[in-house]
Amino acid sequence: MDYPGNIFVVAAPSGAGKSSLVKALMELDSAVQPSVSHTTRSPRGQEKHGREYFFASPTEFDAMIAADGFVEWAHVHGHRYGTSKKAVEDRIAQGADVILEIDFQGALQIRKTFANAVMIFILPPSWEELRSRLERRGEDSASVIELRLKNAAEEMAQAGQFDFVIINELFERALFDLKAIVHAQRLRYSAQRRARADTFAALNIP
Ligand SMILES: Nc1ncnc2c1ncn2[C@@H]1O[C@H](COP(=O)(O)OP(=O)(O)OP(=O)(O)O)[C@@H](O)[C@H]1O
Ligand SMILES: Nc1nc2c(ncn2[C@@H]2O[C@H](COP(=O)(O)O)[C@@H](O)[C@H]2O)c(=O)[nH]1
Repeated sequence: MDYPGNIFVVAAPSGAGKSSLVKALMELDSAVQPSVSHTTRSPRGQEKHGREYFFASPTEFDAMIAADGFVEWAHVHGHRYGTSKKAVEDRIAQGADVILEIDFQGALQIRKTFANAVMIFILPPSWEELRSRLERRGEDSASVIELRLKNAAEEMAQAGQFDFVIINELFERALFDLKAIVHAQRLRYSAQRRARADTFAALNIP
């Protein structure tokens, strides 16, 4: 199905900086809307229900799966996370650009459903820096940080399946790259629409 809005999928190992980059992008570009995921993990720090996540019990999450309410979902770092089908489809149907911050398993599910989704993978500049960002963020226990670093190796091995890879070393540079990808997709999309309109006009199709 061809929708008027774009889907941008941003995946990365935990701590690489995807939430920071996506937040900064949205501050600069109000046409990009976030997708708020559901998760069975508990809120941390200042997180608010409906802002960072919809925090769901395992039973509520099961009910959403049973109702076919997710466009993708996955087990990540010992919890479940998923993207609401309705929230994404309604918005792209209305012409909005939606950005999803999800793990690689979910990203690959999105690509199966939305072949035109733009897939972006964020890498940290080094293992040492990834560890130190998780530690500096100060929101996870030492054991959670170890689990996330352990999972990062498998996650980073998937980067080749994505359309774009951004190395988030200098934040402003990585943000520039992300903005450029979003801009390029919009240009490509409007060129495709123009070409289709020209073909329809040439063939006299209303
Ligand atoms: N380029 C950068 N240089 C230094 N620190 C950074 C950079 N980008 C992000 N950070 C910091 O690294 C930490 C992790 O970033 P962030 O929370 O955005 O990661 P994430 O990939 O969204 O992680 P998660 O998947 O666990 O939500 C934050 O404290 C953030 O401020
Ligand atoms: N497949 C999905 N993965 C998701 C979704 N939302 C977040 N995530 C991934 O979870 C990790 C951990 O997030 P945290 O908030 O606990 O640090 C994150 O790195 C994402 O990759 C989702 O809807 N689907």
